[in-house]
Amino acid sequence: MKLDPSNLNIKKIFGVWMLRIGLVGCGAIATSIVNAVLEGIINPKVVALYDRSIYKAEKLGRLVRAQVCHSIDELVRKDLDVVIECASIQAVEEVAIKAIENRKDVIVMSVGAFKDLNLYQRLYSLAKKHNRRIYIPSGAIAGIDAIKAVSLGKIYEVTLITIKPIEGLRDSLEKQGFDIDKISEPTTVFEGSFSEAIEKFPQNINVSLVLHLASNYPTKVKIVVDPNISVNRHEVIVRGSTGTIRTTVENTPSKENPRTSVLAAYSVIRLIKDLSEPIVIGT
Ligand SMILES: NC(=O)C1=CN([C@@H]2O[C@H](COP(=O)(O)OP(=O)(O)OC[C@H]3O[C@@H](n4cnc5c(N)ncnc54)[C@H](O)[C@@H]3O)[C@@H](O)[C@H]2O)C=CC1
Ligand SMILES: O=C([O-])CC(=O)C(=O)O
Repeated sequence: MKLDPSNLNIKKIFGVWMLRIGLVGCGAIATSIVNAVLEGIINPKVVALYDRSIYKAEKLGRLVRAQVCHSIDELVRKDLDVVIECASIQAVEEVAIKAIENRKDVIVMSVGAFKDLNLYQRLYSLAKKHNRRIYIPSGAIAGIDAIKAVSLGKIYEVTLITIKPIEGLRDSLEKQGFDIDKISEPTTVFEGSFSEAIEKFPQNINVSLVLHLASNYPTKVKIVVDPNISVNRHEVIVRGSTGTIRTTVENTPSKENPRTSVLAAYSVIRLIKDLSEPIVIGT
């Protein structure tokens, strides 16, 4: 049987089938997406981008000859298949609602926004009503495929233990009044629920929401700052009726933003690739 690309989520541009994407937020993750396009790892057309810093949007836009927008409203009206939010928790509601109402799918990176379960429910209903999809990539952790499967059975425990270098947590620790100069050994700086974790570390622990949404179980979080490591380490432990899952990643931090792991950017790059593939591997 011949594959008909028009059945996939892509359109023909200059005779080639391409997914048309728009980026909101032009920081570390957006830069990795653009680099992946330039390197030929993925082949969507970056049609438009927006950042509250026009300088950042123009700098990234030049590389892929994308249209630089001056607002989210302007971006969602462009000829796009998918809007990718890679900005901040505060941006998610506006980006997702406006994108869906303009008949675009959405990829959300600032998953911490879904600590507000009302927002999650409202976006779920809106996407259903407009026959659109909201994608939440696995981000900087491993095992989400298996955890989604296990969640159909019974789950007894979901725990995330995150260990980051000082630079990976600096902003949040300073805001909470930690004396960073005095931290000379691994120090637990948080233990509690996923919702408290994202409240206190809004730019550092979006993965706890990914884990919570995938498992549908109240996720426990421990955050450790370790001045002697150079990786962002995330250990996931899930105990359920099918057995136990343990995954550990030791991620290289992004050069542009030490809070963010390179793997988080690769997970959305992989998702963009999968959206144009006739066969998708993994749950
Ligand atoms: N799901 C996951 O596993 C992960 C999620 N993240 C989250 O993904 C998002 C993007 O991460 P990075 O690219 O590393 O961040 P970044 O800080 O390098 O870049 C974010 C960009 O978005 C812009 N921005 C922020 N709020 C905005 C708004 N309301 N409207 C327009 N532009 C806005 C900023 O000016 C900045 O240029 C962050 O929210 C981050 O916390 C990061 C790592 C892992
Ligand atoms: O990239 C990471 O290691 C995790 C992260 O920042 C987040 O979940 O917000």
